[in-house]
Amino acid sequence: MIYTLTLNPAVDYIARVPDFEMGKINRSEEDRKYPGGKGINVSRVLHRLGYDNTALGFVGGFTGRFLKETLEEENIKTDFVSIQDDTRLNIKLKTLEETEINGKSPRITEGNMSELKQKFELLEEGDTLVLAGSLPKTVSSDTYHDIVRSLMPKGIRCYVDTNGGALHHTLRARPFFTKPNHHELAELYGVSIDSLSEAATYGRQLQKDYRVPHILVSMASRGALYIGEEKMIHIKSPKGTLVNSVGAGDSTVAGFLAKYEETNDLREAAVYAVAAGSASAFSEGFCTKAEVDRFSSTMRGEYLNI
Ligand SMILES: Nc1ncnc2c1ncn2[C@@H]1O[C@H](COP(=O)(O)OP(=O)(O)OP(=O)(O)O)[C@@H](O)[C@H]1O
Ligand SMILES: O=P(O)(O)OC[C@@]1(O)O[C@H](CO)[C@@H](O)[C@@H]1O
Repeated sequence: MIYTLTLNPAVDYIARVPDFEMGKINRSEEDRKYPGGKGINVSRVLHRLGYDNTALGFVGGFTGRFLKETLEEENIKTDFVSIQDDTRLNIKLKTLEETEINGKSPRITEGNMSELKQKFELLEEGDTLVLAGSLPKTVSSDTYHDIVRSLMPKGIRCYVDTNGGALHHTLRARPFFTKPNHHELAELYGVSIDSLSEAATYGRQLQKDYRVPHILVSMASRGALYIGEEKMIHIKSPKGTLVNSVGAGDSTVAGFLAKYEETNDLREAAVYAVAAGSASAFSEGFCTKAEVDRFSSTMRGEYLNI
């Protein structure tokens, strides 16, 4: 069984305001509301790719109700812990560029956290848990680390996608897979990464330092670099027009997981990951399975010297 964990989900409010002017009343040409947060997006994309899964995390208030009901309408299973505060609202403003305001996280109490921990008792050997997104302010930065450390020895594969201090702490618990984008990888080492060869250098360093078996460094329009214990593969993005990059990275994680579950083949999984990320980046919402299959059938992935 596959589970996703979003400790800090959101309702994403996406507003298209092409002629946006700071300090003026602007009216959106088009706006949409989606259930959001990285693990929630992974759940939605996995479902589209044909993988049944259960979304875990904290939800509260009117935004939390919207989030849960929308997932249930899409036939995605949920097992959330209810909290007192409203789930945050994240604003994604589409002008000539994309600007984001991610809302302040709600308060998570110790009681909420112990209720969540009880849910992990349901996970069994062979299950997968995707831990994705930021941590709410009121939880310890070791939270993901502690979850990963308690589950991996039970044969539960943990996939992690987070950033900053939480990423560093979580990697110390040696999850099965992680997907930093090249900015997050650069931040981890206090450097800047502008080229594929720099991404390869620091991706390999990350593997040496944390011994995480599967690392996928995503690089937006430049695709992604897979770094495993024995191989390094560059997968170029297919060509297309960027429509909405929100959730492209989450689609990448879902794509890798879906294909790896099906084939156990790392190259195929890495190719499918990039196909899913790009298909989502080229869509208003998320990718469809048909698009991901079509893109991946034309892509290969080039082995690099490790
Ligand atoms: N402009 C683009 N053109 C083609 N593919 C893209 C583009 N932007 C993103 N992608 C696809 O999405 C994947 C993930 O993108 P990115 O590296 O920006 O991750 P991310 O920063 O985690 O994404 P986000 O936070 O926007 O969800 C890339 O590996 C690529 O496949
Ligand atoms: O604030 P976080 O948890 O880092 O990121 C949250 C978020 O920006 O990530 C998703 C896209 O990846 C969005 O659905 C959501 O709004």
